[in-house]
Amino acid sequence: MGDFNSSSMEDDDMAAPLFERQLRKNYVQRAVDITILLLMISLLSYRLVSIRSHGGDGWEVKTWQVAMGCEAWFTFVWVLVVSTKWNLLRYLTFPQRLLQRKRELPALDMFVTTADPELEPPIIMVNTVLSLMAVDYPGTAHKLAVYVSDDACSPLTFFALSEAAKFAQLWVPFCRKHNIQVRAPFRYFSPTAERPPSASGGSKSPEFQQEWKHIKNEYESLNWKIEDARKKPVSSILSAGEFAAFANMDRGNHPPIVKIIWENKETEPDGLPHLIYISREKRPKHHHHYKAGAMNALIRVSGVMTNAPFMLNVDCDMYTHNPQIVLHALCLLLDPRSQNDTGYVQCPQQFYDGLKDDPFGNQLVVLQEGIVSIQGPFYGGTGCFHRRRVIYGALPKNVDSKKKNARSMDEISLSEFGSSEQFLKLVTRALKDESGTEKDLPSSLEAALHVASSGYEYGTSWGKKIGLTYGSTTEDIFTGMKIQSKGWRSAYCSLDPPAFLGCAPTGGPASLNQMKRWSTGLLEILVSKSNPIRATLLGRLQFRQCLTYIWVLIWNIRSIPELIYALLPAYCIITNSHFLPKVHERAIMIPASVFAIYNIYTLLEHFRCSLSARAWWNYQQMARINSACAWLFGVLTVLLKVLGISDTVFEITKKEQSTSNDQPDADLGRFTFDESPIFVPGTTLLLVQLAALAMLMLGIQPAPGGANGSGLAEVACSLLVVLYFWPFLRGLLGKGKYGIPLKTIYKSAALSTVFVLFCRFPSVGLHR
Ligand SMILES: O=c1ccn([C@@H]2O[C@H](COP(=O)(O)OP(=O)(O)O[C@H]3O[C@H](CO)[C@@H](O)[C@H](O)[C@H]3O)[C@@H](O)[C@H]2O)c(=O)[nH]1
Ligand SMILES: [Mn+2]
Repeated sequence: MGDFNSSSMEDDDMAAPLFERQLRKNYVQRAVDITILLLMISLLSYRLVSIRSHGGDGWEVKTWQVAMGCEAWFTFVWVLVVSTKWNLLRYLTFPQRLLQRKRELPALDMFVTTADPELEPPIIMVNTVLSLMAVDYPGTAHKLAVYVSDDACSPLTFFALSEAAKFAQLWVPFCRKHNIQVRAPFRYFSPTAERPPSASGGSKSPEFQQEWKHIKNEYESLNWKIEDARKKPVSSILSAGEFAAFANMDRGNHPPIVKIIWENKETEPDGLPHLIYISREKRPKHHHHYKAGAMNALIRVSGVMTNAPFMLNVDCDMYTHNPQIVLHALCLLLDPRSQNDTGYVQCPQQFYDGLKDDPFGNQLVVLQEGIVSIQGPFYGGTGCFHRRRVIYGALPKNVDSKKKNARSMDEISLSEFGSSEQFLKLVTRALKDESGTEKDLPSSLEAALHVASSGYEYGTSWGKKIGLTYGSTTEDIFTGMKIQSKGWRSAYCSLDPPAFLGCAPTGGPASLNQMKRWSTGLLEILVSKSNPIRATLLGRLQFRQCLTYIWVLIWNIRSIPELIYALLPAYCIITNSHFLPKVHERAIMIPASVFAIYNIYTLLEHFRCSLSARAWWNYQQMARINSACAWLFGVLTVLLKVLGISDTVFEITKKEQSTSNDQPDADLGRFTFDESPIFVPGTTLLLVQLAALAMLMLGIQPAPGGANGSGLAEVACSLLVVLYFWPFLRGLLGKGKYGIPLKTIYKSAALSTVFVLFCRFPSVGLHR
């Protein structure tokens, strides 16, 4: 099998570079960021200086202090933001230059993870697989392999893949011949696409049209077969031989299954990539570590079967939208400058059929812009190319090995990889950056089953020093941080058309649950032994990269000051006190201008990413809703874990082929609710504001303590909170899934009554 190693490096050094880094000019942004920071510091100073004069009596001092505490936290977070966004970097890649070099392209193993055929319909996964099998890899497609990990051990998934492999025999040559751009058939044949779309070059020859129709029919029949198989008993969809492997299988308790669905036996350069199905062993007594565990099984199985030096991993819904992606990513990995520098290449997470103006604020366009520069982007779990030896724990060469502690953290012995001799041999090769195996696929099956067994990791360093790291539901960020703490950088590959497109959750429950899982996982990293602070002190994580990690890892802690800050205006109205300067005082200009500048600036940021003002507003709303609901629950979940009461779980997000057509258009982006307690904090917050505003209008506020009653500023803030939680206000009146369930409303009403009583009757609370 072909080898790729870095021997002819000298020729390369002379050649034109495969990529360029471009710093983007962002002086205006920096100036605005610093201005906001200075204003926030002045606000804190003002609070400190005026604490006595504004204090009135004891309790008012407390309000002032509480506000100051929250603002101090926001200022701290802002420092992290400024540092993160200080430099903005762009990468340009030149795949043509890569192809002009007369060297062979390296092998690549591509991983797809799926875990539930109900939440992740097999047809979506199949499309991802087909798009991967059809990527452009001129003359070298036999060095590609696609591995699918199925954590559900579902015969339906296996059946769907077997059928897809047959369809691929038509689909892949068709895409290559006509240079089709969209290589996931469900997108290519979608009702909104051009019909029949022209081949590139615009040819709509009768011959092409005929072929197009034929392939479309075949795809429809594939679709139908998979749909039909859903309704049938397992024994009728699989042949007797195949069925045996899946008969009476319990998804949480079964032996490993590895099946070669398609093998490119002739090693035809323009043949189809290998396609391999894996369902790793699961036993109740062994924790399976969710996606991280699945990935580690994939890494080992591919390690014995094909042992490619590079690996790509995608979620089952993330199809490749740009057939040139592998070439672009390899530019970033193969350039002589990156061999000992770039550990992985991450593509942005982008989504198909995004709803207009991003009503759930989860397309994350603006967020991803900023995190690229210092030591490189985070590993985002999908759309990421890894170097195998880096995942095996290798250090960049020439790394500063003076750090004593770092050295002990770095050392890995071969025995830590487990007990499979065949695998260990190949690990040694991979660590030397050599690739390939001596055996063909079928003869490596036995070893593959061995490394896919649930007990394999017992007593090894998998999940700790090797492979994806366990212990966080955001295993991706955790693993990327570990790689960077060895001194590796990462690179960002943002293409047009986008490299990968996936499915963003829609609706309130799915969006909030995803946010909750992310924020839980992030905080889990912070409280773990391998947190970024340690990685900076003992390892090689750069200081500013550490700040960037801390910024995201403490996301959900902000829910607490934010919640308190959002309660303050209501509290002040109810008690007729104040937490902001009076409107006639000059000092009001400080918070007012922070607010104005921040909002204008984020609005312009959205415009720069070609997003609408509406999208900006939706994002602001969702940021507040996420914070009050999802992040707050994230903090609680981690708290329960730290106290040893319950462990965190990875709840899978439901994937849809496209935004469903069964609801009327007007309701497409409308916020939805379910019975989950996650909606209680948001509803309570809203009810509290409404109660406060009602008391104001009815004129039943108490007399102010001193001359410092609540004023316009408090009322404006309270109204603002109501605007941010507008989707909840609609939810109070809405019906069905658009309405907040009565149970949630009762709970929230009870909580807000307690809050109002606490404010009004000081003896109940700490008041005076
Ligand atoms: O036990 C499990 C659970 C999940 N998955 C797979 O993990 C992927 C991501 O799950 P999803 O429900 O789509 O989560 P998202 O929040 O959309 O995923 C983002 O965030 C995750 C971390 O929280 C990362 O793992 C993902 O790569 C990243 O795309 C999917 O392919 C699943 O099939 C498994 O293989 N086994
Ligand atoms: Mn997903």
